[in-house]
Amino acid sequence: MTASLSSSVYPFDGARETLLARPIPRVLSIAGSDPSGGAGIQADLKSIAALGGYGMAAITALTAQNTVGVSAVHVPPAPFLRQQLDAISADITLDAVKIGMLGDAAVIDQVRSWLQEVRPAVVVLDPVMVATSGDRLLRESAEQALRSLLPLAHLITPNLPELAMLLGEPEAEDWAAALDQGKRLAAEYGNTVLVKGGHLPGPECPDALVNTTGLLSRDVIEVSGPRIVTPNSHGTGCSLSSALATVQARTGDWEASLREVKPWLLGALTASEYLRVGQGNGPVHHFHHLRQAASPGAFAAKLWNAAAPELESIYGLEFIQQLQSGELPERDFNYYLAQDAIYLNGYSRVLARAGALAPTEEEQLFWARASQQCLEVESELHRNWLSTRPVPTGTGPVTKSYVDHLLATSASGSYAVVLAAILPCYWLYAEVGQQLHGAYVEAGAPADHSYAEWLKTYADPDFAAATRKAINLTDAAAIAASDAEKVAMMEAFTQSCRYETAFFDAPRLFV
Ligand SMILES: Nc1ncnc2c1ncn2[C@@H]1O[C@H](COP(=O)(O)OP(=O)(O)O)[C@@H](O)[C@H]1O
Ligand SMILES: Cc1ncc(COP(=O)(O)OP(=O)(O)O)c(N)n1
Repeated sequence: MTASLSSSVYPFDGARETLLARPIPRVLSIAGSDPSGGAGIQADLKSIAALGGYGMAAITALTAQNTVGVSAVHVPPAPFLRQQLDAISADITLDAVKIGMLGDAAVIDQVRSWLQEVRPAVVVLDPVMVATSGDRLLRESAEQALRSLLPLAHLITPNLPELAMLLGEPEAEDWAAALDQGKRLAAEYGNTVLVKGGHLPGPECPDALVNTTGLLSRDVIEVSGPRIVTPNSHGTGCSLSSALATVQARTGDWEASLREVKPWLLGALTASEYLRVGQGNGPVHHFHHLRQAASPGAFAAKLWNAAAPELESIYGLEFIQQLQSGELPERDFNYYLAQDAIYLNGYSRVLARAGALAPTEEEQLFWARASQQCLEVESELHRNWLSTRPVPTGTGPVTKSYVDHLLATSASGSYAVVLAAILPCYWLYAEVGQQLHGAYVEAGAPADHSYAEWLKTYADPDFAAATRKAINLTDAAAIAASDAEKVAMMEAFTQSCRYETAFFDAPRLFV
């Protein structure tokens, strides 16, 4: 009893797998290749992956095309396509199949006989005939053969010229006429038709699922959407049909699938401007929803925005202005140095903790070295700066709070959160140091400046390089972090930024 239970609860277990929803549907695209990557199998594979599926591709035809047009089409021998299809279906259970460009009647015949044998659970047919550029992707002589494929599809996704051609009628000129044609095509072949509004003018761009056999909750399910003003719509039909096949394999519900896919496609059209691919009708951005998370530097930029007001406050502090002009009372400077030495000791422990949590040996080494260098700077402070000055002993309240915050974060936070807490000490210090050193050099590096020796320490290129590395490591950790972790990172970072300001202001308050 125990043994059979434990084997049957595993979701991908043998015979039970067809009864359970597929979390990662296995989706085959039978389509032509677009080497520019915006349409055809390239768009299909991206769309399938973007919607969470595992994509496969059997290539029907090779096109030479870009965003401007199609310059050549090569259709390999149709029996070889059959070999591709047989190789896949002999080994892999297909949760959905999407069919796109077929090229000619011989290819269509092979696909039809394979479909009749394999009977995939979900078949979406995009009856590709002519590209938006006006170039033919299906021989005119193959149009009748294409009609013979329609009864084998569960969903047909023609654009308006294709819908008209399949019915042998003129193209619909408005949405009502398009829906009417969709109903007649669905009734003729007993399946569901997706009527698409892409080829009509106006501010709205609706799509509608049409089925007159009672398969849907209503004969026509319209999903509205705005028309995105963009020159980039290359491959929208391919992307939509393969995305629908993928989501349908997961949900088993056409309406739910269209409601999930339509906003994704709108996002892909909207974000297409970031791609800058080609000079004509460019591709859509299939992975727009991953853009923020995966884009290197994006989280660091957010952190920087959060730090900006704090940096402003630091530059406004009397301590910083007097340090820059050389008018800072010596007792304030001494207090600052003494607190810095205490702080560095605590900070070194937190850096060591980052090393302990680091996911790679390289990062471990970076933080371990940083921890050691921190102790070296601390002893340098004692040896060269503090030994000859009357300095107050004891930990000041700001130093105590800042170190407590860092230690608490390092005790309970993840690697990413610890890095976010550590970063302001690098980043703000490096920025302030650069500003102070720059102003000192601009003033002609006066040798009689009371803090000339100290200001020169700010020009250390190794510290600047270490700061850049710390920023990059924090940014990379954010890319891998969960949403909750990112929130915790931002909190830890902004808290440390506040302490950086308070640290520079502490001599004014506590001396
Ligand atoms: N400018 C646009 N704004 C919003 N959606 C669009 C736009 N152009 C096309 N679509 C959508 O892209 C999909 C493909 O539509 P369509 O252009 O009609 O087909 P095809 O790409 O096969 O010619 C549909 O979901 C349609 O609503
Ligand atoms: C190889 C290949 N297949 C299909 C198309 C047509 O793409 P589609 O998404 O229908 O629309 P447009 O890109 O023509 O707007 C293609 N161009 N190439």
